[in-house]
Amino acid sequence: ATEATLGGEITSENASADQKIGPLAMELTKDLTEDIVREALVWASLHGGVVGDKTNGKSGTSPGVGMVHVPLALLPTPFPRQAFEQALELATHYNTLVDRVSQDSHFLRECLAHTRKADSFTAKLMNIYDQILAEGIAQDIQLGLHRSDYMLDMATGALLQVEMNTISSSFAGLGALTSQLHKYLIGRFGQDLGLNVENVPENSAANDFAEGLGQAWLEYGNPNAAVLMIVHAKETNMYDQHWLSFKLYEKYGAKVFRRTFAEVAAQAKLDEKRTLLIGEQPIALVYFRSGYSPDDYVSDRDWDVRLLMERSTAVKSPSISYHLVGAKKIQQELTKPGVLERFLHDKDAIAKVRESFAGLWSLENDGGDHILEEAVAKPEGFVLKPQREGGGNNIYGKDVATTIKKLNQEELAAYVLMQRIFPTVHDSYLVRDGVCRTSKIISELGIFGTYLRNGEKEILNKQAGHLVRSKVSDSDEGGVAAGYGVLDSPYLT
Ligand SMILES: Nc1ncnc2c1ncn2[C@@H]1O[C@H](COP(=O)(O)OP(=O)(O)O)[C@@H](O)[C@H]1O
Ligand SMILES: N[C@H](CCC(=O)N[C@@H](CS)C(=O)NCCC(=O)O)C(=O)O
Ligand SMILES: [Mg+2]
Repeated sequence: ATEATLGGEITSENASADQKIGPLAMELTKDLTEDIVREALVWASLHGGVVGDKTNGKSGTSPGVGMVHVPLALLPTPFPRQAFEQALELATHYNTLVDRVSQDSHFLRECLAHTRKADSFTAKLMNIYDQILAEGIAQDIQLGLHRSDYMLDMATGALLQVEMNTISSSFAGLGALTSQLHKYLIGRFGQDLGLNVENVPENSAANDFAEGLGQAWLEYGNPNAAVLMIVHAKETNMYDQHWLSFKLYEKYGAKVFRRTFAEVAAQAKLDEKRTLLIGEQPIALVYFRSGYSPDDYVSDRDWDVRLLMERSTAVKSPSISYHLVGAKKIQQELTKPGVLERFLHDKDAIAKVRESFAGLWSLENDGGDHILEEAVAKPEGFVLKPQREGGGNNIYGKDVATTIKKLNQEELAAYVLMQRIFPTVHDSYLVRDGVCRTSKIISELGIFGTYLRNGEKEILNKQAGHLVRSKVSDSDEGGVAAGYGVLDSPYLT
């Protein structure tokens, strides 16, 4: 985003008495804005609303060194109550859908057959999947810690799913904190702002993700076993992860070991019962906060250790099958007529899930719907997506047309074409590195879901809190970590 779109800094010159903070349409003076920003930053610092400060070389490795407050929207962003409740209601249906699809190897192989030929990352994941199925999975406890992301399409008012994350779903920790922060600010400045605290919904995401981890650890049944969190060597978002580890220990007494793929490769082995051992420490549960991007696998050694962990009796969150279900190709295949009916049986649930689908198309054998021609003619109405997670990978605008024209038939199998969603633009104040700027933003609502099943026994299937990420409205790709997005919360209207 250019400086211009981030709006000017609030200074004595440019702020005027009738400065409107658009989103909640109330009057804000410069003095009041400064008071709110100060309280926000103090509260965030006192309550662990922090991320690594990239200007400090040690921030990604040493806890307690080089922290800065989490990039924030100063106040919550308006969101229609009906759409919010619709998103909440979808959570258990999407949890069930992921679990059912994960058990249908025929469907997964059929959908990813061409993609694995065109995309080496998908191919490597599928190779692990094939080996695990051939050998017989060692652990039938499945833990899903998902986040289903939505945007509200301004033109139609439709709540449309952007994607389903089944691996490394971030910000359960910091998202819950942002709701608490906004409630604090409205409680303190409510009168001046003309806002009500109860319009900012309670947010249980951190507690609910800790519950999912804790229940899976209990279900594994060995109190001496630990939880292994797979992390990046340098991690800007480590405190979001630590929130979960701390709550897990506080509520269940389970200890978390943080290791990179390289460290696991050096320290891990399986005993004769395929128990995963880190040194002599048995592991009950592997929780991935890395491994979702090809960049996370520096060499085949990392792929070997992914397979080793997958073969073990430790619960994996996600298992390789849950990981595959989160592929954008699967998201696109699920929108085909009659496919949902293979996995969900409740007519109402099917209708509600189908209603949340944005337009999604395969690029292969143009199914006669001439969608490729339309995408080349009107590229700004589409997003072209490779099979990648972690942000920064999508193709927008004219590049959609040029890419479609450049790729051959097989290469096109590595992408999906998606309807571009245009949410309402709101005015907001974004606070980053202590500086508050007015900005025009669009927001994305994430609903967390926790799902735990042991064989035939379904133990947890919950809507597990929420997250709002807002970004400057003219930036294609958001991403808090990427430096465009901020953490926000919904103000139900
Ligand atoms: N259909 C879409 N319409 C508008 N923006 C989109 C759409 N799909 C993705 N985006 C934007 O791109 C970002 C990343 O896309 P996403 O599918 O979530 O990929 P990733 O798995 O890398 O997060 C989203 O957070 C959103 O800001
Ligand atoms: N640093 C890693 C980041 C892990 C990660 O990128 N997760 C994806 C889903 S795969 C995601 O949830 N993206 C939304 C966060 C954003 O907007 O920046 C972590 O926190 O463990
Ligand atoms: Mg995403």
